[in-house]
Amino acid sequence: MGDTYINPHETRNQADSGNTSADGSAIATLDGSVDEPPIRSAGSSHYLTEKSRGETRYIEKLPITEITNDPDQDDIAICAHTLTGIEVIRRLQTNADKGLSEHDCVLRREKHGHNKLESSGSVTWYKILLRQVSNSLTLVLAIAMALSYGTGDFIEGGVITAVIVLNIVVGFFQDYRAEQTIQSLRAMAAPACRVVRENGTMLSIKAEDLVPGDIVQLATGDIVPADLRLFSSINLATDEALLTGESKPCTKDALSTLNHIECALGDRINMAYSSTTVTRGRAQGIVTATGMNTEIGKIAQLLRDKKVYEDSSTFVSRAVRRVLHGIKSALGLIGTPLQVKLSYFALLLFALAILLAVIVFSTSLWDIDGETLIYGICVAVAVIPESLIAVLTITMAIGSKAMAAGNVIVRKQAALEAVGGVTNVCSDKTGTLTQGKMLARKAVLPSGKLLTVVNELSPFDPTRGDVLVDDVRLESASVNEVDELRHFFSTIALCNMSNVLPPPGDQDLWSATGEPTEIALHVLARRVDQGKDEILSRSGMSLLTEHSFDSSIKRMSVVYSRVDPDRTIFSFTKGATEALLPLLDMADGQRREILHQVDTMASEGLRVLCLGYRQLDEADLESITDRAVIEAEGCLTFAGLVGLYDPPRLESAGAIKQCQAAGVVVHMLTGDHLKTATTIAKEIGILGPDVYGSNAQTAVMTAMDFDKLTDDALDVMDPLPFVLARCSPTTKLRMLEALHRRGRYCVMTGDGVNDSPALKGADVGVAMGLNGSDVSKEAADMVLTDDNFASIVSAIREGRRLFDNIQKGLG
Ligand SMILES: Nc1ncnc2c1ncn2[C@@H]1O[C@H](COP(=O)(O)OP(=O)(O)OP(=O)(O)O)[C@@H](O)[C@H]1O
Ligand code: NA
Repeated sequence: MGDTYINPHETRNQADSGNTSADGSAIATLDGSVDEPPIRSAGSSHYLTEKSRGETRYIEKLPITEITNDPDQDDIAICAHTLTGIEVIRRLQTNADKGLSEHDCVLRREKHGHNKLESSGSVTWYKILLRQVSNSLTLVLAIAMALSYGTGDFIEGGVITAVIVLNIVVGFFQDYRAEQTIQSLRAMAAPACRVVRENGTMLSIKAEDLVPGDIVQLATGDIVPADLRLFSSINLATDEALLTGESKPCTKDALSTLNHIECALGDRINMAYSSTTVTRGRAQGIVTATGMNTEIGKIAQLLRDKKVYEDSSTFVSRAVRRVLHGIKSALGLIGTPLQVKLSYFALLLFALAILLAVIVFSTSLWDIDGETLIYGICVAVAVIPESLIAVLTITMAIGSKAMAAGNVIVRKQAALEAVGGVTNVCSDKTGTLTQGKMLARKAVLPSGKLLTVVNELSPFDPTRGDVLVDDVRLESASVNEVDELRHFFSTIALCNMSNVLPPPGDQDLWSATGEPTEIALHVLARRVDQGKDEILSRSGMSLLTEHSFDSSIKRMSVVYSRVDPDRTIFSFTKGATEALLPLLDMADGQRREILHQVDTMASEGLRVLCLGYRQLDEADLESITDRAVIEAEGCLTFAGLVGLYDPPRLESAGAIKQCQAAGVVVHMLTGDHLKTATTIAKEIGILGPDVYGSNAQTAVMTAMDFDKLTDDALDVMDPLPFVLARCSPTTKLRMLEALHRRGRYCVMTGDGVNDSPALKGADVGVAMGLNGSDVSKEAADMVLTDDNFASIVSAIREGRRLFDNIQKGLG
C-alpha cells in the first residue's frame, strides 16, 4: 500500500483524518510539488485540502493530546507517526507553504543545536605529532642518529638529525592541514538539502543547518537529512538498511497515520529517517528531530556509550591484540598501501644495516675495538638513505595540494596513489564529456512534419528563437487547433519535472532547475506558450501519479486527470526510442519508419526521445501505481520524436588526447543511443584514426550485445569497446570485471543512485560533485567539484608525478 500518492480505489485501514477523500482535489496537491524554486510547495495545497475537506470531522478525530503553545520537539519526535501531517505542522508552529523564517531558525538552533552527529573527538595536534614520530623510517633514522653521535661522527649525525627534524616538521604541517581539509570536506560533503523558508523560497542549505519544523523536499538519490514526518509523497521508497537491517526498500505513504506509538521503525511508513536514502520517488516532509535526537543519533549515542572492545574474548587475547595493533601502528604498518610498503622498505633497510654491521664485526672475528665499531656503524648508517625521507614528505605534500587545486576532492587517501597507476578511464558522457546543457533542436511529428528551432540564444530562454513547422513559423495560438501539435506539446511539458524560471526583476537571464533533458523539452514547450503551468491551468488537469525517470528502463510516465464532468484520464510517457517503441500501438512498418528517423537524427549527434500518450479508463486506475503493469499494457499513441543537442565540453578533446599520449585508454559508457554516442565520441577523439583499434568491430557496441557475451568471449575481444551505448549500471560492472581480468587498473565515473557498485568496484571510483547523487558521492574515492572529464586527467597526471618522484627518491 502507499505505492502511490492517491488511489481512489484503495481502502485505507489506518485511522485517517479526512484524507481518505482522495480524489481530484487532494490530487491537486501533487502537481504543486514540482521540486524547485520558487514554486508553491506541495504541502500547501495538501494543507488546504485537508482543511477544506470535512473540517469538522477532522476536529472530531483529533488525537486527545494537549496542544500547547510551546511545542516540545522531543515529544513530537516520539509520536509524529501517530499524528496527521497537518497536526505535526501545527504543533511545530510552521507552515508547509512558507516554511520557517530566518529568525525562527536562529531561535530553534539555539535550543536544539546543529543537525549533526557528535563525532568521537577531533584529532589533536599532539596526536598528529605522535604520528610523525611513530613510523619505521623515523625510528630507524633515530637509531642511526644515536649511533652516529655515539661513535663521534658528528657530521653524519647532524645530517640525520636535520632530516628527522625536517621530516617531522613538514609531515606535521602537512597532516595538520590535511586534517583541517578533511574537516572542511566533511562539511562540504555533508549532504545539502532543499528546504522551504522565508515565505516560501526554496533554498539549498547544508543539512547541518536544519532545525525542527523545517519543510524539506526529498528526491531520488537524496540522503534524508533529518528525521521527517512526510506530508506529501509520490511513489516514495527509502532504503533503511542502516537503521532496521531491512535490505528491501521501504515504500512510504505520507497520507497514512498510524495508531501505535510503539510501532516498529520499519513500519512507520509516513516517516523518513535521517541517513537513510531515497531509492525512488519524491516527497515533502517536516523535520521532527535533528542531530543526536534522530533515530540514527540514538544509535550513535549507544555506540559511544559502549566500551570499545566489548566482545566475548578474554582479557589476555584483548591485550595481545592491542599490543600487536600498537606495534604495527608504531612501525607504520597500518595505513595506505604506499605507506605500508615504505615502512617495510625501512625495516628491510634496517635489517640490511644490521647484517652489514654483523659482517664487519665478523671479519674482525668479533674482536671489537673502537675502530671496528665505528667502521661497522658507519657502513650500517650509510645504507639508510636520509634523502629519501625528505623527498617523500615533500612530494606527498605538494601532490595532495595540487589535487585539491585541480577540482578533485580525494575522499580516500589510497586513491591519491592509485590514480597514478591507472591504465583505463571509463567515463560517463552527459555532463562529463559534454556540457550537459541540452537544447531541443528538432522534432518529428507523427504525420512526418519536421519541427525545427532556429535563432535561439541561450539554453534556458524561451522568448528568443522561433519554432518552425516545415519551414513555416509556428504561432502559439495555432498549437491548440492541431491535434498532433497539442499532444506533442502536452507530452513534453507534462511528463516533465523541470522548472524554467523567468529572470528576476529587470535582468534578462533565464534560469532553470531539473534534469537537462527535461529542461530542454520544457523550454521548447514554453516557446509556444505550452509550459506545464500554462497547460495545467488551461485544461484543469492534475497529477494522479508519476513514475520518475529510471535509467535502467530509460523512460518516465505520468498520469493526469481532468476533474471535468466526465473525468478524463491521460498518461504521458517519454523515453529512449528502444524503450518506447515496443509500447507504441502501431504497425511494424510504421515502427521501422520511426527507427529510420531516429537513426538520421542520432547520426547528427542528437539525443532522441520518443513520446507517447494514452487515454485511460477509470478501470485502468487500479493499475497505474504499478510500473510493471503500465509497461505491460502499453498501447501508447505515438506523439513524436524530439532531438536534443548537448555540445561536448571544450576541454574534452584535449584531455582525451593527453590520456592517449600517456597510454591511458578512454572508454565512454553512456546511457545514450549508439549513433549519438558514436558521433560525439568521434568529435572528441575517443574514436579516430590515431586510436588503435578504432575501426575494429568491437570498438562500438550496445550494452545489449555486450551483456549477451560470456566472460570468455569478452576476454578474447580485442579491443574492449571504446563506446558502450545504452549502458545500465550492471553493464558498467561487467566492463570493470573484464578490465580487471586483463590486469588493467581503472577509473570509473558515475552519478546515479545505482552506480554505487561500479564506483566501489573500480580501482578509483569518481563521482560528480555538482550533479551526482549523494549516494554516489558516498561510494566514490574521488569527487570532481566541476563534473569535468578534464579534472580526471589532471588527477591522473598529478598521481603519476607523485609516483615518479617517489620512484626517483627510492632509486
Ligand atoms: N528525464 C528523462 N525522461 C525520459 N527519458 C530520458 C530522460 N533522461 C534520459 N532519458 C532517455 O534515457 C536515455 C539514457 O539516459 P541516462 O540518464 O541513463 O544516460 P545519461 O546519464 O544521460 O548519459 P550518460 O550515462 O552518458 O551520463 C537517454 O538517452 C534518453 O533517451
Ligand atoms: Na549516467
